[in-house]
Amino acid sequence: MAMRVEEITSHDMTGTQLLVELNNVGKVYPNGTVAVQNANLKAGEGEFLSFVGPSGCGKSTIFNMITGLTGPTHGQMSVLGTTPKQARKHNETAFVFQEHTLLPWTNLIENVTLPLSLRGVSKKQRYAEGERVLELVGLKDYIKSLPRQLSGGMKMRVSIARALISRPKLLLMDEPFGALDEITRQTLQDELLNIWSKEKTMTVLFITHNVFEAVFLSTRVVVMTPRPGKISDVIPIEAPFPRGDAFRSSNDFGEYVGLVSGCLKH
Ligand SMILES: Nc1ncnc2c1ncn2[C@@H]1O[C@H](COP(=O)(O)OP(=O)(O)OP(=O)(O)O)[C@@H](O)[C@H]1O
Repeated sequence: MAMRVEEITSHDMTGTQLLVELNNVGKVYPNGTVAVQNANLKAGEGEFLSFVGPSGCGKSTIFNMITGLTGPTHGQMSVLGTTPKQARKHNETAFVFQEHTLLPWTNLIENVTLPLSLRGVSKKQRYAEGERVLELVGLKDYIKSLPRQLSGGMKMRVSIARALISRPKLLLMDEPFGALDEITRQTLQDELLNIWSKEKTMTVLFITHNVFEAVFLSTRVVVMTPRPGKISDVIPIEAPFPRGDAFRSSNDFGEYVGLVSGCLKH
């Protein structure tokens, strides 16, 4: 397999719906910190993009701009054909953090359907959707359980289920598996790819410090430089899906990990 690093601005999106576009995007915080500089990126429908880079290089800042939580100070951004804020208002983007942020006093079905309760959706419809997403993450038998009765990996699955409840077109995940042990982490990687393949058109943007994880999950890996963060390389991972342990132990996998690690160092 020929491995390559892509020209960042030239990714061919012909025939795919463009979901996220960053044109020379920059972010300078009010205290003068230049967090992101001249970031250019296009993400299409159904892609899985992982972002890797040293701590403080602006990965979370890029995600916060894509979700409209903070605005860019330079350049233009478009998310689902509109502004990031509008896309969030239409419930087309969803976010999963490393911390599970579940309500401790209420059960799983209430936790995952919270976004629908806030929108006034009927209980019957909420529960039908809640069961759908809990089944997707393999927790249908735990509907009435409380978060404290679950392991760390299970809590993360609940967070993913809650993010999926609104059927988002764009799912952003900021180091979701960083606090998990290696075996649980690999299981959740497998499950996430399963969910992503079922949802078909959902695009996932994923931050990780783990190069192995980035290569395993992604259609492309986005490499960032130390602060001020720039997108230095984009590496297509051209291994077929579904992926599993055979890919993890393949020569191609090792070569991709080497390629991404090399880009991180230069
Ligand atoms: N609200 C803020 N005000 C000022 N500076 C900020 C703010 N948020 C982040 N920064 C700074 O911007 C830079 C980029 O931060 P960001 O959290 O985006 O990086 P990151 O790549 O996600 O880091 P990590 O991998 O450690 O999570 C850092 O130097 C950080 O200290």
